[in-house]
Amino acid sequence: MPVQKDPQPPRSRQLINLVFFLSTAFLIVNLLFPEAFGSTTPREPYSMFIHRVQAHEVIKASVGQDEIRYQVADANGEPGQVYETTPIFDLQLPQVLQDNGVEFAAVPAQNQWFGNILSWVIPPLIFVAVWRFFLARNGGGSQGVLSIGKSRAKAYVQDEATKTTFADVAGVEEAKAELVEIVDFLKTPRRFTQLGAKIPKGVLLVGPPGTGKTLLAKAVAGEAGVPFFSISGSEFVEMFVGVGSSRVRDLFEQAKKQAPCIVFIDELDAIGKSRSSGGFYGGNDEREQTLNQLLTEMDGFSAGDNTVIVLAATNRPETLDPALLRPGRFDRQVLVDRPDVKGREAILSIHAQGVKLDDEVDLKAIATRTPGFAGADLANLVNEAALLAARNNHDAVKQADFAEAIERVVAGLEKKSRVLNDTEKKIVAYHEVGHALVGAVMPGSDQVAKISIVPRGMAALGYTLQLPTEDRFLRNEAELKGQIATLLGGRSAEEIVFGSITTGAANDLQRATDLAEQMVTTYGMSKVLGPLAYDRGSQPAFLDNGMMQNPRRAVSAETAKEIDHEVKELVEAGHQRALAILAANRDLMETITQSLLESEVIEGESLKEWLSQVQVPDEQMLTV
Ligand SMILES: Nc1ncnc2c1ncn2[C@@H]1O[C@H](COP(=O)(O)OP(=O)(O)OP(=O)(O)O)[C@@H](O)[C@H]1O
Ligand SMILES: [Zn+2]
Repeated sequence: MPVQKDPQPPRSRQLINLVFFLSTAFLIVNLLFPEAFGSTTPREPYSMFIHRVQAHEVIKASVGQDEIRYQVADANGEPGQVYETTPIFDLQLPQVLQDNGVEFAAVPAQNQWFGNILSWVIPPLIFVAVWRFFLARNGGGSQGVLSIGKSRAKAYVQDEATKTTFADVAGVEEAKAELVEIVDFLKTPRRFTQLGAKIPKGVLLVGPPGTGKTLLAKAVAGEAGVPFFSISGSEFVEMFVGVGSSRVRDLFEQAKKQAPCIVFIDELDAIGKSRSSGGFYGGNDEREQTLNQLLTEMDGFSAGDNTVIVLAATNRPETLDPALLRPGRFDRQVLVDRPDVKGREAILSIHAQGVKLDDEVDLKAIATRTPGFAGADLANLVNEAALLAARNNHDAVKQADFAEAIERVVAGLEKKSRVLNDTEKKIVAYHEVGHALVGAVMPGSDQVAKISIVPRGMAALGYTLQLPTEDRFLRNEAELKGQIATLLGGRSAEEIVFGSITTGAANDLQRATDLAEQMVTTYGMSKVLGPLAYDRGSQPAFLDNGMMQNPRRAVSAETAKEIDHEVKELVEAGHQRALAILAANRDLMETITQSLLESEVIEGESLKEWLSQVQVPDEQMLTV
């Protein structure tokens, strides 16, 4: 962690000054004009006051226009408690007071008036002060309390930034490889601009929490030797209107002055949520303004000698406003995934550098036992182990300390995401290999690029990099059928290997069924039902413009039955194809699964090589 240096005047001291000044002023005013703040004198009803007067309890009274203060005698007849009451228009009052021996005087109106003014002016002043205080805490006010909305983006001084390099990040080799290019852009922009190439402005780092997105961004700045500004999207969420956008403006102003540099926006989804998902109440205006400002800034700066590259992190790319992903904005996405077993070992050894390890410690064995751990979990693990070693009075961290630490961290993680046991891991491995084998030969399945059994907490992460390409919009019937078979490949593998099936295939089945239903009711691909569009009992949908969607052809009970039958046929046919392909490649499935269980991830050339060996039992299967 680079020590961050705040180049701005110490904001906290100004705040303390402000608070001190205000409380002193408050005290003085309160002493001089107690009534300014609605004093703490107990109040009584007017009737009680008159009652006390008549009972000769009241010694003195000061009668004002809006208030009567009076002192009553205590048990010994000495002057005691003071009370207040609100007067009633009563011309007899002086007479009554006099008759009952009360010493009384009228309060000069001016004094009252001044007090009133103060009691009107002071509270709003205090309110404003408190408001500013919170603003400043939210990160405003870098140059004195009046500059609301200054960015809290921290500038990392150059030589401190360089402390973080790619060597500090492990297990995310592909992400690093893509970011090396960004480092080149920052170091020698000329080389690219001379040739007319446009330097990317925004890169989106997508991945689960704790996988090192922030660390990677810092490493890019460090490798390029440029300043690093960072800000978190969540800071904008509960802000006063207008502050978020002015903060974004200010951030980019600062960044441009220090260009070339990196601006890092963590939790981009907090500001970049899709504007259409705002809900009935129009969502969050402030967030929208902030998002618009961000878009404006990104469109505004031209990539040239003063390159500002914006890196942003999110673990929910699917929620982002599409405007953010357009060319010239975050048009590059880099996946920062949970590390595989080799990556985990590398991360462990980075973090183990800081602790004293016993010679017996086997980091590889620890890596094997920690599937699903993200970089941050592994860093945490090393620290836990060191703490346990200290508690157990070991002079170095032992393997047993790690074993105990793993249990603790896993217990914590299990609450957050799934960690698979060995049996589950085996089932998942066969299941995934099943998808891959069927997908490898089916028309219309996307090329299988990676099989992974590294558990993921977030179900949707897999589709992050699949930005739709033109050719995916149109599929023919054979391709759709191929997709259904591929979706069923996982479940079919489980059937063949274990003879039973698990709940893990539920999502696959849902998708396969949906696809089959669409083929029948929407695409008119069923011979029985013909090229008609059917609508099965769904509620009439309202379009964005408030118009009701054209109702589809209503479906009779009989037709509904036919549709069900057709859908079932399609899915079952896919199921049989998947079973046939897997049965014909039983040995290959075994080999790949064993290798997958060992390495957790198979991709690239070795995957291609394996999948090219898949046998098709009957060529006709591919064209039906
Ligand atoms: N790939 C990695 N290599 C080495 N250390 C890592 C890695 N990933 C995470 N760490 C450790 O975990 C810490 C937290 O990671 P970091 O904040 O970069 O994760 P993140 O992906 O930005 O998480 P979040 O999405 O929660 O912001 C890092 O400071 C580092 O110590
Ligand atoms: Zn599946």
